[in-house]
Amino acid sequence: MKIVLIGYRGSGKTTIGKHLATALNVPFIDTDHLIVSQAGMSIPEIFHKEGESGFRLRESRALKEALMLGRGVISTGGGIVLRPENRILIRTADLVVYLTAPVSILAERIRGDKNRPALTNLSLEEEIHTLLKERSPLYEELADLKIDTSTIDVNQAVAIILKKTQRKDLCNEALPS
Ligand SMILES: Nc1ncnc2c1ncn2[C@@H]1O[C@H](COP(=O)(O)OP(=O)(O)O)[C@@H](O)[C@H]1O
Ligand SMILES: O=C(O)C1=C[C@@H](OP(=O)(O)O)[C@@H](O)[C@H](O)C1
Ligand SMILES: [Mg+2]
Repeated sequence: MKIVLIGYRGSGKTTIGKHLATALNVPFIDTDHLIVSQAGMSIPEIFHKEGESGFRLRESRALKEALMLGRGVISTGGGIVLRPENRILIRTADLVVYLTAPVSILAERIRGDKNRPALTNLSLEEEIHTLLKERSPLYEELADLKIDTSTIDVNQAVAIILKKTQRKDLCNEALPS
């Protein structure tokens, strides 16, 4: 059973993914964490030294590796859907959960976070608005389940995902992973 969480920066992929994996008692992998540990550099350092393209290359490798795991919860970075090869890989998961929130809430959650380098020269709200125009259709096309995390807390989001996994019978240990 593999669950992949997608969505914009600050939508809650890392936070909810961790709680979900604990609830399901399965491994948790965050592609950003994997990239940082493999590179021995922080995300801003990778962006600085290798550019966004260098980061995206590392991200595709990390996703491939994460999906090789028999089962688990995989939280991704917000830009993972940009590469077609990543979208093909994400489709191999048993369940793809798309986390959303309004632009103002996303901005509030990520403002001032030094670990999330700017992706454009725009103001934060403008950046989110602009990038979502490109990314939203990609998130939508992959999603089996879409959850707005601005109106519920982490535990409620986890409960919704758990319910969906039960409906899909993904937690049946008798099934091959
Ligand atoms: N309902 C919620 N679900 C998830 N995160 C929330 C929620 N409400 C507030 N937050 C906060 O929003 C931030 C989400 O950040 P993070 O999990 O890193 O998102 P992502 O990995 O999608 O960028 C965290 O600081 C988290 O505590
Ligand atoms: O949206 C993006 O392009 C990015 C999102 C980040 O992950 P989160 O979505 O977990 O913040 C991280 O992968 C990197 O800073 C680039
Ligand atoms: Mg994250």
